[in-house]
Amino acid sequence: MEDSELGKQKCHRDRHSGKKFEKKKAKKDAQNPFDLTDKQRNPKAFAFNSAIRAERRFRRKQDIETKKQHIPLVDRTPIEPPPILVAVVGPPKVGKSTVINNLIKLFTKMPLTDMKGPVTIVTGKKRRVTFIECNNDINSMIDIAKVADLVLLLCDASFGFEMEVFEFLNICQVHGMPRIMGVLTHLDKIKNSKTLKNTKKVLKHRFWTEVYPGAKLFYLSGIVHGEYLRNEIKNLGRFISVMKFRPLQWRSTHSYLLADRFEDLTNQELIRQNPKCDRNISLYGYVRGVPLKKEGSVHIAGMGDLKIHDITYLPDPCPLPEQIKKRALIEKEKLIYAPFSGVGGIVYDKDAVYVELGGSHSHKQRDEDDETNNIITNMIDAKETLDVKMKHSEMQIFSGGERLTAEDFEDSDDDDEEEKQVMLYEKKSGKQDDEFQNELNKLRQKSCKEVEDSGRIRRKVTFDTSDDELNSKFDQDSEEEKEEYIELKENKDLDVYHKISNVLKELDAKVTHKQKKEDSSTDSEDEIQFNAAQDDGDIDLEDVCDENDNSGEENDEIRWKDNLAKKAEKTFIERQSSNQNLMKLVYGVFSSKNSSHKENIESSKENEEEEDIGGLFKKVSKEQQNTKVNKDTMNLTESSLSLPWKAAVKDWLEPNVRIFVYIK
Ligand SMILES: Nc1nc2c(ncn2[C@@H]2O[C@H](COP(=O)(O)OP(=O)(O)OP(=O)(O)O)[C@@H](O)[C@H]2O)c(=O)[nH]1
Repeated sequence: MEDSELGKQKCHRDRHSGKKFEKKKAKKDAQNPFDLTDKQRNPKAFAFNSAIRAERRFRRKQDIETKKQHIPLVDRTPIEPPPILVAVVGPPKVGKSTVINNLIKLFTKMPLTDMKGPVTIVTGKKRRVTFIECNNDINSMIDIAKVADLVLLLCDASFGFEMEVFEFLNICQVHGMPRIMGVLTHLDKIKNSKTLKNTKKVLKHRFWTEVYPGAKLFYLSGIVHGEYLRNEIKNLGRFISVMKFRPLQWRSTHSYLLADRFEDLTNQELIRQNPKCDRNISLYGYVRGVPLKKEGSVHIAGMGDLKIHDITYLPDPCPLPEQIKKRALIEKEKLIYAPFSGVGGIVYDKDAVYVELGGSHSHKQRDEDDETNNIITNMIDAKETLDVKMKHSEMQIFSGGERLTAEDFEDSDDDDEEEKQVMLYEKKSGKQDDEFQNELNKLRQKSCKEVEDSGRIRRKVTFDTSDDELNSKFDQDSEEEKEEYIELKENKDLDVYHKISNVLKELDAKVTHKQKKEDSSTDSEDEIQFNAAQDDGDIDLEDVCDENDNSGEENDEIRWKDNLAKKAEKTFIERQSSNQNLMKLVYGVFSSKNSSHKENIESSKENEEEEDIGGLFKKVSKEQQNTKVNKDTMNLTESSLSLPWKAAVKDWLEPNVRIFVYIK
């Protein structure tokens, strides 16, 4: 009782004025060191130490910021934007329908059993998404590339990238690149965890090379009861529902729409008379880009340019929820609109249109006088279709005359002729395209490998990835991963070894042939030495080769690796010695023995005759040299009283010497 009374008491209200309030405020304002952040408490620790590094950091920050900046674009998207177009592209049987179905089930909690055409769903308070599966022909790819905002590029990881993926990417480059996300499926087919890891890595790098580095790639690791793992699909769905899109220039300046439903308005009588008559059709869809003008003509893919007769605004078949402040969508708001698949009011079939009446309760509320209800009742009551009725109806022009049925008018030659004409035209155009097709096939053969898989020819794309490229890929990977890669590549080593040994053999054959020739022409000791050095090398190489030849192929890999270091050392020394010989060949000296011999010859020649230098100048003769020495001694005696060593004592009485003591 007391508690309840206490509970009813008004809670204490904080003061907003007065002495006490002032006091409290002052206390609050005084900085409490424990309330401060680290940076506030110790600002020096966060100040930069190096001005250069700070400048670099600032530059880098600015660079990143400017990279993000784009030319400003006018955002023309209306307040309630049209659904985002998500195209699911990939080779056949890769899992496109499964992915779309799973995503639809994630957002709407309602699986779509028979999916046809585009499916629009509300994924959030401000976002609707239209999913469309792309067929595996070039025309569909071109059409889809024109309108898709986001592309889910599916790839069977157990097989690798197929040609369809790259064809689509090339088409996108022409039409304006939409956002692209890769999805790897069939990962459960790869049983070995190492191979799985490696495959993921290789495919990721290839995807980054083709799209852009860092492009998002999802892994759908397995399928359980026809559905991918819930968590993985949830992640994918979340990415799609929050992704931002940059408007493409062409699209933001033109209006375009993806028809999610169409109706043939042509008079049925005209079609009956001429099945190939001009038709009036109405197309339904969300207009994207700028507003569509009635006066202009539109281009329908595969049809050509056509005039617009009329444009009308219809209520949104899949509206966004009303703006109420709440976090998530309620079940009622998770709408789905897929007219071709039979969801969302109207169902289309080949020969009929079904109208959804809103469940069993709708019949009770029916108003008898309502015109639309009358039509529906008549339609429900009708036992036969119009065609069947027409078939069975008979017509009699004169009483008692023959009764005419619809079958009597059915056969007409005109249709056959038209069909023939079409056939001829098709044949002609086929011939014209033959050459082009051949060229295309040749090109395709170069870059892709055709593999037959479960009755279907799959075009697997092969890449000429060089070792450098692959190595660079693993630059940032751990050593362990590198080892894995090396393990994979080890098998290649044997081939390389065989190639090298073959080349060496050929070289040996050439060298020995040359040697024989030289042997016959000259018998000099030096050349014999040179050949001997080469022969030694030959023997060793042959030994290696013989070893290889004699042993079985299985043991090759192990044997050739034996004593690798020794062999390398030996070959290095041989190479060095042969190099020396070559150098000596250039300078004309092959060994110390030979060099001394040559020196002797030279000295003897010097004694015998004057040496020619360069053909133009001659060395000074001995006589001249002697006179020069004499002159020098003379000079010395003149310049000083001291006599040079070796010089003879002069006899002052001699007439020659007397000249020097002559006084004027
Ligand atoms: N094991 C395994 N099977 C998968 C995976 N993804 C799809 N499948 C199976 O592959 C088959 C083909 O899947 P679909 O979704 O019809 O493929 P699709 O690309 O729509 O095929 P098309 O419309 O013919 O081009 C189905 O039986 C799926 O169950 C996967 O990741 N692992």
